[in-house]
Amino acid sequence: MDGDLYNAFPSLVRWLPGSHREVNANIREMHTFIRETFTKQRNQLDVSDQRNFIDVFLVKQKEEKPNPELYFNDTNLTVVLTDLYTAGMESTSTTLQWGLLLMMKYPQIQKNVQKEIEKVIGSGEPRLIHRKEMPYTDAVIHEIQRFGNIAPTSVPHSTTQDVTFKGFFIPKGTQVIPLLYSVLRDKEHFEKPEEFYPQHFLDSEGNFVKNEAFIPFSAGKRSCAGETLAKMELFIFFTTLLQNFTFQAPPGAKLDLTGAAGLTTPPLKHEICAIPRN
Ligand code: HEM
Repeated sequence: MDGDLYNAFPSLVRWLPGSHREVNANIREMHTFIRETFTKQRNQLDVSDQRNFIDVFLVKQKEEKPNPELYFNDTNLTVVLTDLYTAGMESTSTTLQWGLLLMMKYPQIQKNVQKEIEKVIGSGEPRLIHRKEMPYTDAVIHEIQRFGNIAPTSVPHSTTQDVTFKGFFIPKGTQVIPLLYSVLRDKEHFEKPEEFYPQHFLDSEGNFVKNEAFIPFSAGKRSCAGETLAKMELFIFFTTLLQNFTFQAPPGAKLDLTGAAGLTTPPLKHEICAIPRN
């Protein structure tokens, strides 16, 4: 693809902010950074001490010789790392931005989360094992993802064969854009779909309940490859932030919950006051 995201994914990036030229310049810059990073690692490669994904890939590349252009070539490494970087960084950080905005907007919910943190974690380091003892926080994080709706149109797919779905005939090769948004805001599954309402994921006794319409990571064989990692990151980052700070809007500031345009859907820009808790 050589840096031309528009040509590679025309439907995916048609609504990206910034001009065609700016977006491609950003992608080229990212590719340069990635190539510099793995070239440096290649020079230091120690097969018996593989430090990360890049090292494992480079070892496979060595093994693949004398046919180095088959799979484990530099172009594939660049593209895979670009995928992991964009899919993994932007999505999680955008979700956390929604989390902070929603905590500023609903200070009582923020207090409830902080109470649960105090009860279960105290001043220790938040760990994943705490999550099952923290149904309220878990429900709030799920609701941040549902309400934040950061990938409303997921990623375009296309049919590999003729399909009839709910009475509609979709010929082979048709591009399909799944609207996750329509499921995440489905009133059949969520009592107050347009509101931020953590009770969507709690029963009357405060236990966490799953909801089959919770699909921010999409569904099926090609759903998000990083779902487990993302859930882990969201829990650890969110609890650590709220353990250490209370988030407030500056006096007089209006908090707007409209989503902005982007590769994912971030909140609009807001100023945040992070008040240390101790
Ligand atoms: C809150 C965080 C995240 C959300 C909401 C999210 C959401 C999604 C969605 C909606 C898709 C498209 C699925 C489809 O094509 O049907 C996707 C794909 C993908 N995600 Fe995530 N993601 C998140 C975090 C991550 C992380 C942390 C990683 C890994 C570092 C990751 C790696 C991927 C990859 C590799 C794919 C492509 C999977 C494929 O095409 O088979 N994601 N993600």
